[in-house]
Amino acid sequence: MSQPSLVTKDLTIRFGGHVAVDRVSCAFRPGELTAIVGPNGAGKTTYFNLISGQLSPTAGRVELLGQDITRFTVSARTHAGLGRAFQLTNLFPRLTVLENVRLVVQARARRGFNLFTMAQSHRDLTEQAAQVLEQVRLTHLADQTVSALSHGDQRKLEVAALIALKPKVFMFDEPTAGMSVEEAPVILDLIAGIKADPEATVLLVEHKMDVIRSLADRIMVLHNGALVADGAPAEVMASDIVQEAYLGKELTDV
Ligand SMILES: Nc1ncnc2c1ncn2[C@@H]1O[C@H](COP(=O)(O)OP(=O)(O)OP(=O)(O)O)[C@@H](O)[C@H]1O
Repeated sequence: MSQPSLVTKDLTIRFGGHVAVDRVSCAFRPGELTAIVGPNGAGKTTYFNLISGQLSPTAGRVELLGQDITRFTVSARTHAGLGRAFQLTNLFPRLTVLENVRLVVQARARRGFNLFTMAQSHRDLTEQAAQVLEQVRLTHLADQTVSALSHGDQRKLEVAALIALKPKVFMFDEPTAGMSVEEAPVILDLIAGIKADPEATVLLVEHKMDVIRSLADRIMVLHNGALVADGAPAEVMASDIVQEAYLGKELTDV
């Protein structure tokens, strides 16, 4: 079995007297897509926020590629190889689709504006950004400003930005939320494409059962902030604790 790329150890956060994430220890490996499920309020998004750095834990730690990143800022975590798709917040609405992706490629390449190489670099970066747009089938919208895109295309662009970032660990929080029946499969195909890379570790918070069935190699279940089940999808979904936690209601069959 490969070395874990991401590890949480006894990760805990309290808000006042409420323990939102309760000593969650888990290891995530390359080539594996883990769906994180649980009833509303179980702590899934809070667990994600602790991993990506939006929140600091009360106790416990987060390790990325063997390095303790518990006290890293969000951007230091991104630089270290953690990529989280956000709902629209990391796109520049007045820039074009291509410009948005090029900015990510540029940030990754960390290229300065050396006068001698600028023209060449610019061409390289644009070329790389165009390749990513082709991958997510957004080439025809390359020159559109982001604010003019449909909701579904903006979500696709977020995935494009994440692919351009080339992280080791990809995090998706309900990636098809608010998307139409026609749009959702495109995003799921893109995630399936990312998952096909044996070096990519993918974490997915998801409620929709069909999405979990089609993508997850493994399911971890949070309930009242604690990890109550973790394993192969069939085994986890059949377990008593999951049946009880959900009362058959929360995972939506669509
Ligand atoms: N900043 C905060 N301050 C106080 N309580 C919070 C804060 N963030 C989350 N919580 C609480 O922590 C618990 C876990 O919330 P969280 O949003 O992580 O659940 P979730 O599993 O993602 O739920 P959902 O499926 O509804 O998105 C909830 O009881 C929530 O009210």
